[in-house]
Amino acid sequence: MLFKKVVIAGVGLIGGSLGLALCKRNIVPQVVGVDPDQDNLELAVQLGAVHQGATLAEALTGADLFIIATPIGVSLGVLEMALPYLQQGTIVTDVGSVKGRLVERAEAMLPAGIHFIGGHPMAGLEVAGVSGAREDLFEGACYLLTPTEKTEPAALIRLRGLIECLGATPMELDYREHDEAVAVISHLPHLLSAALVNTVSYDAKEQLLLTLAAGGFRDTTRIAASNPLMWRDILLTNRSMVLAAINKFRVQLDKIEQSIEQFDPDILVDALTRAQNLRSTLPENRKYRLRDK
Ligand SMILES: NC(=O)C1=CN([C@@H]2O[C@H](COP(=O)(O)OP(=O)(O)OC[C@H]3O[C@@H](n4cnc5c(N)ncnc54)[C@H](O)[C@@H]3O)[C@@H](O)[C@H]2O)C=CC1
Ligand SMILES: O=C(O)C(=O)Cc1ccc(O)cc1
Repeated sequence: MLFKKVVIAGVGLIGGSLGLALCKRNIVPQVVGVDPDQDNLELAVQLGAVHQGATLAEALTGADLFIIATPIGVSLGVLEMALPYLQQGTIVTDVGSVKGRLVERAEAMLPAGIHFIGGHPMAGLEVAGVSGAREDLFEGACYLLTPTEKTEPAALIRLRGLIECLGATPMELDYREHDEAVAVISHLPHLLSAALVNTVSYDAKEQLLLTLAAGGFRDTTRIAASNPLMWRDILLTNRSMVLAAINKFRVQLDKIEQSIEQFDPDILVDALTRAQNLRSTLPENRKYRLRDK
């Protein structure tokens, strides 16, 4: 048995999906949820996403793994509140979409013998709350971990083991590299998707345009249906990396714009062909994509 008692703070979509997998597959004998939203916590118990709900202080007694699955705006505060109740040997991880600030602060804050390892499952849905949680959400997904030179190797091995039990593939990345990479591959698509929908929403012919919308608009804007508050936190927390990603995107948009303006078919076809080639190599190994339910 990898862990005896797991505490999940924030039993929403991601915390609830982790809990469902841990409980329903008997990976961990005791899973306790902590969440200020009492209705959500009760539903989590009913759905079998946690064995019971408790306060942070009650829950952390005897816990050997603490997973912070709250909105990233509160994760540091939750860790601070948990600090007095964490026991020697406990592993602490999170699921937040941005790592830098939390990893640095957690490592500075935690005493020797309590191990923080940043985590980030690269799987999700556009719904919030435990009602949308799925036991198999992480199957086939890449699950990023951001250990540092301070990370205890044995703690990392145990956490990797748990992630493998979820059916996900653990992958290690430096936390700065993580924030730079997800700015391009996850955060940029979200803001572009929102900007594309807003291009239509600010058009006087909005209704006509929506009536005409076919697969292209639907495919490229699916993620605009996600939780705006979650994405506010992500985009503002990863601000410098997101701004750098927007600049990289602007270069590509400018190139395409110029080729159209200058009526240059070669440059235009070159840009479209390059994209077609890379897109066709994208591995189809993700079980869930947003809205595939
Ligand atoms: N939604 C997605 O597709 C993905 C989200 N993430 C990350 O997972 C984290 C959680 O996101 P979701 O599960 O989607 O959000 P969610 O809104 O479904 O769940 C968050 C839960 O945290 C609870 N919460 C709020 N403040 C709390 C506190 N102080 N203590 C304990 N619980 C608290 C809320 O009541 C809620 O139940 C975020 O940090 C996000 O960046 C990571 C991968 C994918
Ligand atoms: O945006 C994406 O790429 C998703 O498919 C869902 C998702 C949302 C937030 C994350 O931090 C990770 C994955």
